[in-house]
Amino acid sequence: MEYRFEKSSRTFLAEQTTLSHVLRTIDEGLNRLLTRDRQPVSGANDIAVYEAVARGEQKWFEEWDRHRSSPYYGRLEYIDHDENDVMEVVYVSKSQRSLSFRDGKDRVINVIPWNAPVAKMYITHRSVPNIWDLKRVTRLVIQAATLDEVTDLYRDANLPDLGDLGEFIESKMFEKSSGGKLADIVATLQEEQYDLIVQPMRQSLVINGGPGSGKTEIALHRVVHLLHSQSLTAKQILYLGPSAPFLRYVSDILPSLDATDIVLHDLGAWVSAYAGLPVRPQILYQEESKLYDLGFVEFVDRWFKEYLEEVALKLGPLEMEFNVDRMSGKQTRVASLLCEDVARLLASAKSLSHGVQLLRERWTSVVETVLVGSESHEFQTAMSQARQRFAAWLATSHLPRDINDVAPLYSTVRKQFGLSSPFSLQGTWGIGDALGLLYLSTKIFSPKQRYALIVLDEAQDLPAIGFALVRQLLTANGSLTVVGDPYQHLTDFSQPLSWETLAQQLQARYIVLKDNYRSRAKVVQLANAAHPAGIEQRPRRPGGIIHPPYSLGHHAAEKLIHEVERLVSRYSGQVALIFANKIPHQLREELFALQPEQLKMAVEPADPEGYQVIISTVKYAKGLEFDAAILVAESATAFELVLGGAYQLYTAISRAREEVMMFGLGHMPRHYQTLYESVSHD
Ligand SMILES: Nc1ncnc2c1ncn2[C@@H]1O[C@H](COP(=O)(O)OP(=O)(O)OP(=O)(O)O)[C@@H](O)[C@H]1O
Repeated sequence: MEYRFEKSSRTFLAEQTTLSHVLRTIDEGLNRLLTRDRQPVSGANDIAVYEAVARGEQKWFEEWDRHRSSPYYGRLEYIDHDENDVMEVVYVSKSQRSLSFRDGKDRVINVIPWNAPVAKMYITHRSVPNIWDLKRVTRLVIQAATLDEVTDLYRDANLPDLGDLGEFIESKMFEKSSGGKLADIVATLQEEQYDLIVQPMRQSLVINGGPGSGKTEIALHRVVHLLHSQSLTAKQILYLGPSAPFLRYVSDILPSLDATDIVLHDLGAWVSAYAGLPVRPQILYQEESKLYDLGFVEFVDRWFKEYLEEVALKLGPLEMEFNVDRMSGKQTRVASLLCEDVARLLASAKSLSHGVQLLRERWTSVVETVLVGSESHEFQTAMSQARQRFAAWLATSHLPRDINDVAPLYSTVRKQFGLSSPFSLQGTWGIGDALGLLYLSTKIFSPKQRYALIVLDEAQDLPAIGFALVRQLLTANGSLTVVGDPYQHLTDFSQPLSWETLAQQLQARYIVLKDNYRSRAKVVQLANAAHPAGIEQRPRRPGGIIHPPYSLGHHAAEKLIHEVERLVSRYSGQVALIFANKIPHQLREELFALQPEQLKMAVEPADPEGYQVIISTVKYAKGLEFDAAILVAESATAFELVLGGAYQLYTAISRAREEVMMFGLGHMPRHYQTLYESVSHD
């Protein structure tokens, strides 16, 4: 139980005063950075201001100004054994910068970032033995720079009763006012989530979690934490998500937590831009599923090793004679790179182009040794001849110069692996093949850019070759955070990648998350029943509504619009109509013909925000959430136990926070019916 103070209580009034002190501190900080005539500083027009700007104060207070409407959300009271057992008070903020202010009694009080070690007590409600003895945890809701709520979440049993006005209330931690965009959750982070977010940079993570377990939230908060704690720049971070609408959906979180410059990439568009090729995200040929296996990566690695041996063989040894003038007279000396040297250097390199660089360096040093004692002008001429000779030798092997030259090599690898389907259709490559091509390219030419932190969100649809590529793109001490749910993969091959094996390959810690913070208990039960491997999630929100399935006949559009209107008026967030693979054209036309004027409805919009109703396929809805989901099986096989239908059904049900319905167009959805019956008999 939580204890909420009344607005007339002493505690509430005291916190109001504190807030005014904090706001004044921010305002004074900003004002100090204005010139005497209250203009923003420009150059050295005011020496005191100029110095403050130089110390970084301007940026500091400007960032605080962005948090002015809600400068903190929590308060901790604890005894600090590290500081002579004094009673400390700190306020916890979403800002990444701390702030000191003086309260009414002239005590210095700090506002600290949410990811500072002390702030963890706000989540755990536990003391840290021998260091911090926790006494009290308070939630403060501040909106538009006005205090709205003060609630004690924890009080040490030995604290005297405050005797202040207020009431005990039920905790409603995971409730939301409305849908539309994913928001930061720092104020309600759970310990398990927090611990993953603040893992040290060197610790790569593979997080396997069911729908609604907070994977995207963890991934984004980890970006913020590492960006600031490791002083990374936005350019050192690569975040890949499943689609452009998904990225829009999550895009508010980073700026709200002071990570403003980070660009989130949608995997398909990123691969397409990187490879310089149009790319299709879906699998067209059954065979392409082989690209998803770790076996393909191993095959490419073996193939590449043999390719390097072939290159070495083709190059052969390099020899050159030099006539060197010595005091003792002219001498003929031979510089040589032996076959074994060539093979060894190429095999030890990070890429073929790195190998060539090693060969060049070795050749230069061999020639320099041979030329020791020669006169300067003779040395220069000989070195230039040696360089030309090296270039001519290299040219005999016709090494690839750019990605276009890699494509025929990739085609050979693919054929040798046993794939005969075309890798491109009218110039558009399958994503598995585009990733394969890029992987091979990074083995031939080292990547142009490497990243210190790579985050893969909704990574279940990334082929194994994609993971291999991403590893190539990491800097030497780089870190990887992979999040996803192997059972939400939407490709129709039968077995998802083993994420445990994947974690071993990536030398990452493997974590399984079991809680669901999105959907109410009934919806979670239905999703558990639909889980293709029978894995059970723990619901964290009680209640929920699920309906039996219906078969829709002639008036399908009318019935659907009727349900949409009912759900829109019931919930404040969004409602989705989710089809398995295809939205039938005629039904779509009919839905829009019947669309009530005030209802904002769209089919797979680029930005889902701003619509009350989203009509989409499962693929589009991946990663998004809605208050209610109306599933529509467009054909007798849609959402059934064929061609990945079980995965689609599980993913679609899990989009709903509150309520789920299911309709079959002209048929009864059998699989859903079985699941519904199994859950409603429980
Ligand atoms: N600690 C938390 N406090 C409040 N809300 C939370 C918390 N953790 C997660 N949520 C909410 O639960 C929902 C699901 O979170 P998120 O989208 O990160 O899950 P996910 O594991 O990525 O789901 P999916 O696999 O379906 O994409 C979101 O609304 C998120 O804000």
